[in-house]
Amino acid sequence: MAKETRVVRSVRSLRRAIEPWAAAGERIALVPTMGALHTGHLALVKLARRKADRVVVSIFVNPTQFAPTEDFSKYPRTFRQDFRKLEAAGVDLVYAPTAEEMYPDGFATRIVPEGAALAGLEDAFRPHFFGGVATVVGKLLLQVRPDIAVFGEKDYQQLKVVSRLARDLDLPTRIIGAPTTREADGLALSSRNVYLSADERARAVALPHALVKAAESIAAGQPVSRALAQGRATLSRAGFETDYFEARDAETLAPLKRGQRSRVRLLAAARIGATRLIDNLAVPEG
Ligand SMILES: Nc1ncnc2c1ncn2[C@@H]1O[C@H](COP(=O)(O)OP(=O)(O)OP(=O)(O)O)[C@@H](O)[C@H]1O
Ligand SMILES: CC(C)(CO)[C@@H](O)C(=O)[O-]
Ligand code: BAL
Repeated sequence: MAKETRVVRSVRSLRRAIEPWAAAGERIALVPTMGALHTGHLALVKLARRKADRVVVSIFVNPTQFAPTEDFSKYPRTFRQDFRKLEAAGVDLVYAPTAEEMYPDGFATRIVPEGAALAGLEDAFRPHFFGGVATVVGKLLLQVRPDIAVFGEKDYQQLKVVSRLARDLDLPTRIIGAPTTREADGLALSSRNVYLSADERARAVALPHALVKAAESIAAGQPVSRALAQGRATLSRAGFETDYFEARDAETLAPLKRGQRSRVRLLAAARIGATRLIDNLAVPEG
């Protein structure tokens, strides 16, 4: 018989559901999400299932990582469909806390990440973002106390910030990165892709194309600055406003050292119409 997928909405019922698993020595995986689930999220779930006995998926559109000008209120909320997908994927528990459960009256403590969080990139354009992410992910990891937690490489800087957070706060959870799932034409799956009009969706493919082209040029020995300038020009021709299109050290996210050709990661964020997309790619090494 297929096992049941349960939904809990409070820390108390979460703990009650998880305790027997932990007591039986079962390995628990957490996949944090904001819902509006797509195949990219389900790939994270699949990876979690391979590595653990029990999989918990959290769904929480976290208000503290959105600036007042951003899309918190219009962010897609599709709980019914999400639940069905997670049930079909064999998830044990869906943790969908309310905002009051996560941030009760009097809530007054935040985790303030440094390191990768201060590397510019997303932080330069969304200065509120990593503080909100670190605080909510810290809470989720302490609430679920999973053995592993899976995050997507699509949000590469976020993956670095979360890995550092778990190490710095001595959390017993191993953070695992999962490769980016893409559409057939290369566009990274993202919940925000639903905002794109048909015309914008057709032009959005310029983002992965510009990254692939720049990565190939750098691997072939072209100066990094020229490859990046060509990438930005490609985006501009497709009608994107580029926030950043940069090459960084893949581990630390520090700017590249002079002549650095190994451990290079390209990271980009660009706006097409009202939609902001991010993506990144490793530069292949010879
Ligand atoms: N295409 C993808 N491939 C791999 N992981 C992904 C992909 N899209 C999202 N994820 C990961 O899923 C987790 C939850 O992300 P989230 O719910 O914000 O979805 P999203 O599609 O990134 O949404 P958004 O459009 O808000 O950025 C994060 O760890 C994120 O990196
Ligand atoms: C990690 C996360 C679930 C925290 O709200 C969110 O930033 C996301 O979905 O990537
Ligand atoms: N996928 C990261 C969450 C956000 O952009 O708000």
